[in-house]
Amino acid sequence: MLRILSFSLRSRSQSLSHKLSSSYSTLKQHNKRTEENQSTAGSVFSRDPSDPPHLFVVQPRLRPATFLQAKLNEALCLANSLEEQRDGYFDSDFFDKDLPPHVVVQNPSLKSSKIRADTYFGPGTVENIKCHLNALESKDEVDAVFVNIILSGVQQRNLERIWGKPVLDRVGLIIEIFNAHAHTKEAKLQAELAALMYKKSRLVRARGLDGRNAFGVSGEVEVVSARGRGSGGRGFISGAGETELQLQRRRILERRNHLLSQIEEVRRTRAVQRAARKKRGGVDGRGLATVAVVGYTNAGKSTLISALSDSDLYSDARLFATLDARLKSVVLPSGRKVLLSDTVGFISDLPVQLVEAFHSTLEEVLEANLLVHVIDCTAPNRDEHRSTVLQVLQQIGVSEEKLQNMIEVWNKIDYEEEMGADEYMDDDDEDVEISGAEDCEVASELLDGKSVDGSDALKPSLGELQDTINDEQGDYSDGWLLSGDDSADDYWNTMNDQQQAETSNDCKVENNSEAQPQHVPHVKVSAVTGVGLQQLLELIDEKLKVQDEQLKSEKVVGNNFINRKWRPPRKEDEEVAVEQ
Ligand SMILES: Nc1nc2c(ncn2[C@@H]2O[C@H](COP(=O)(O)OP(=O)(O)OP(=O)(O)O)[C@@H](O)[C@H]2O)c(=O)[nH]1
Ligand SMILES: [Mg+2]
Repeated sequence: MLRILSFSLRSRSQSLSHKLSSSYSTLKQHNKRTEENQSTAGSVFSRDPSDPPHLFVVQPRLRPATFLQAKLNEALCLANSLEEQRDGYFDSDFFDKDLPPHVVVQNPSLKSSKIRADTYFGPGTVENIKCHLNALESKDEVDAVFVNIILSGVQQRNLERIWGKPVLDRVGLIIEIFNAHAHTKEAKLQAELAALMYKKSRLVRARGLDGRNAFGVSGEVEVVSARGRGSGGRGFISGAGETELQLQRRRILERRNHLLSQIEEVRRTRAVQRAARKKRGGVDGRGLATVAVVGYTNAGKSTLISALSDSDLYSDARLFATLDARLKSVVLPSGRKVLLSDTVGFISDLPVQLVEAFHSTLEEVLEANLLVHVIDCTAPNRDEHRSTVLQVLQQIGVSEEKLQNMIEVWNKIDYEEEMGADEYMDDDDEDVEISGAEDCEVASELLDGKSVDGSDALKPSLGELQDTINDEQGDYSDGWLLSGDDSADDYWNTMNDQQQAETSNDCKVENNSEAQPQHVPHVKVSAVTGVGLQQLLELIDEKLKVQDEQLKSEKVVGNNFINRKWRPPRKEDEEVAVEQ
């Protein structure tokens, strides 16, 4: 198991090729935010590409350990993906980056009754995190805290007050990443719309320290704008003005309407282009077929399309490297030319605001003749990735027929080959601990010598993390809070069972009477080495051919139906009917 995890990390670190300088040397204050970046994308961070925001990652504990490992990996990659581009490229190489400081804490959702409405975590966990932040504060190393769960607006605001830092939950961070990575007009519009909708859902009013209604990160007293005042009438009718909350809502709605109208324009242009493509491109009057390549973020979609079409789409180990739909043409083995469409990757708990905002991009998926679902076979939780993608596809309205016809591709097979397939597929429940972080001194004092683990004010590089995985480590959670409850295991086992049940419906299963049903890909490929690509092209060819034949036969049936024209019953017919 240790080997599997270290391999998984290594695979990721290898895949992130390039160079990055970023050494967390210069650290910014979160209050660098300006009016400008607030109004353009709702970001609380500096947009300086050479100085990306530094996040402290809080990962609630999960079971089994492999699942925790996968979620923590993802959280760390998300935190390191928040980086502004310069001319469509990042200043730094992703895997040269240090791991963000992080801690694994007690997960109150394992016992739903323990989730606190005000702070999500219990007071001990909140204090533990604060102590880690204090330790980092002396080094001025943290711009914001990323909590890898979904928080309510009130929880977020309260945690911000206690920790004295901006807090991003999973949805907030993903939206920040989209805003940072968007560089085409369309992507920028969509990302800003998502950010606005998220911001609107976060507008909360809280009580200030003096007991008065307060608003804003620092809890400033509610402001009243002049709007609504003196708008006619007398007494009450004249209006008491607009509260800060109402003012913010109104501004958001105004901006939203403006963005929606611009997005609608882009959408119309896309529809016209699509229609023209369909008419023009194909042979035998068939029109040019489009094959949409979909999948979890970082699965290798862009790399695969580049390899198939001999082009050079931007690919990167940062999550959400691609935000716009791109089309590349490829000639299939039969000589037929088709378009491959690259699009935005999915992720579990994909913010609904994003799905809605990115509808015009996702329309390429809806309109495609065929879907190719790319799965990173090195991901320990690839089944979860798989079901997430299926869920999003259903959510955006892809037909059941299209889902059934979808080609499932396992990518990055070069890792699997390197390691040995059997070993790789092995997935047991053995506990695996990652960094044996040094105890937070402050916490140890506060908690009277009880051990505090999780990591750490240290920031090992990904390579170092891989080494530490291989070491024997102590408990990885903030164990003094963890009651070692078995229900946690049961909870996640049930979750896993549910996920399996959900996903097994749609997938191709191996009919092995003894073994559990397993997902079997249609084809295994390596976008990097080129293994399996020819087979994939043949499969696409074959599926499109079958579709064409189906369409043809449907047309024939349709034509027959139309040819059988209605005519008024003749007299002879009526007589025959009466005699019978
Ligand atoms: N070793 C190996 N690495 C791969 C393979 N395919 C992709 N990668 C790497 O995986 C990382 C992600 O690849 P992308 O093509 O950007 O993935 P994507 O699915 O387009 O990701 P998003 O656009 O972020 O959704 C990159 O660092 C690639 O070099 C593969 O077959 N083998
Ligand atoms: Mg991509």
